[in-house]
Amino acid sequence: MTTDTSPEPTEPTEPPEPTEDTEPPEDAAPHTDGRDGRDSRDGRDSRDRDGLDARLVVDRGTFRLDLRLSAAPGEVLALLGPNGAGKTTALRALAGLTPLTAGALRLDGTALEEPERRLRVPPEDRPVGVVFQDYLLFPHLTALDNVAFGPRCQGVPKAAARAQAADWLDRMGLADRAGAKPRALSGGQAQRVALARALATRPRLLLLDEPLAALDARTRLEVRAGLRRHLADFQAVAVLVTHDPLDAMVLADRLVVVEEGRIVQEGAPADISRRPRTDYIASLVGLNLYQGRADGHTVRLDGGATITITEDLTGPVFVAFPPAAVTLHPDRPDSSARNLWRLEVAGMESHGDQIRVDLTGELPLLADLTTAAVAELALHPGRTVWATLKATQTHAYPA
Ligand SMILES: Nc1ncnc2c1ncn2[C@@H]1O[C@H](COP(=O)(O)OP(=O)(O)OP(=O)(O)O)[C@@H](O)[C@H]1O
Repeated sequence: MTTDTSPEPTEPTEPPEPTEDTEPPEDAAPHTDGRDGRDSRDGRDSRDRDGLDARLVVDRGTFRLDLRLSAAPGEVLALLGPNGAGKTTALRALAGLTPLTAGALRLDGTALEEPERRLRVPPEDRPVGVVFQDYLLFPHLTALDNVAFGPRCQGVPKAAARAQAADWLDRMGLADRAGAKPRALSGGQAQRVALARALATRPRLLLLDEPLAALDARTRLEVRAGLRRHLADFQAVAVLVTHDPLDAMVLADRLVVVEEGRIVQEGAPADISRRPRTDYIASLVGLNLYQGRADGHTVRLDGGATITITEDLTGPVFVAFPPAAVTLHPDRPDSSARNLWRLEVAGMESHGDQIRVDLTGELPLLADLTTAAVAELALHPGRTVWATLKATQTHAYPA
């Protein structure tokens, strides 16, 4: 997701430009929570279910986002996708920072936006909390006042807002940092203050934009675990946007994979990693993925290669297998393996403590080898090798 979270000029602004005396107006409108606020009279329909129910259509030049998103209260969705897929646009549309071109956005049965009816609740009146990638804390306010800002904007008197903020900081394990200004906070602490600030408004929809991207690897591990706990306690819908499959798998109940503005796959993390349906997802979860036609235990790919599988299937299928399941041989092996292909090394790169070898030929594939195996095989780009794969290492499923 891009770091540009600034709204277009025509749109209402998210946290106001910090100034020395940033302070919400005393007469700030009370927040409507979508159940008993003024929105509920014109938007609520008893047939509607709680949670998020949206079709987000946004045109930006030649790009069109068109996603259907729904989630029950307590559910955490992760929007995952390559650069330019439309994740930021979707998050901004949910926050009300980018208007919908068409579709509808409903939260707990209340319509927040419906272009066809010219209905659009401004962002500041939506029960939505946002944690931005770079947190956007007010630099001149203490952690406590940053968190108290939201309740103050909702009309909570100063002392009560500060008491609520202190309570949130306490829950985040930051009671002793309440008086610190953002520049004195570590990355992990700033992330927790930003989360507390979003939660302090008691949102019915929590949006998190690459919540861990600004952190170094070690802090990330710690903060990821903390965030997971807070999201598990959160009773409303949370939507996070990330590039990082690990963040998505750890934090979300359901992944929504977006490519070119559309959902290409959604489901529980385990299902998606077991049954990827696009090359992007397969590479994300580290699998070789092919599409072909099955006839019993044989799958014939479009390019002519065949793969032997253990499942008994008929018709269009996907076949996936991990790079670590591939064995390479310098010469044609005297092997009983049905899956045997003559391939050429196209490239190699480190992958954790293994070397990932990119092979082209009859069945282009990735193979993970130890450094010792790469040395023993004297692998180098252009080298011809034979690859074997046991049928039991493949996983085939209907396309
Ligand atoms: N203000 C804009 N005007 C026109 N097109 C835009 C604008 N902002 C984004 N786009 C286009 O919309 C598409 C989706 O962009 P978006 O930032 O939502 O993707 P993303 O999935 O968040 O990508 P990344 O992970 O790189 O941030 C891209 O093709 C982008 O070029």
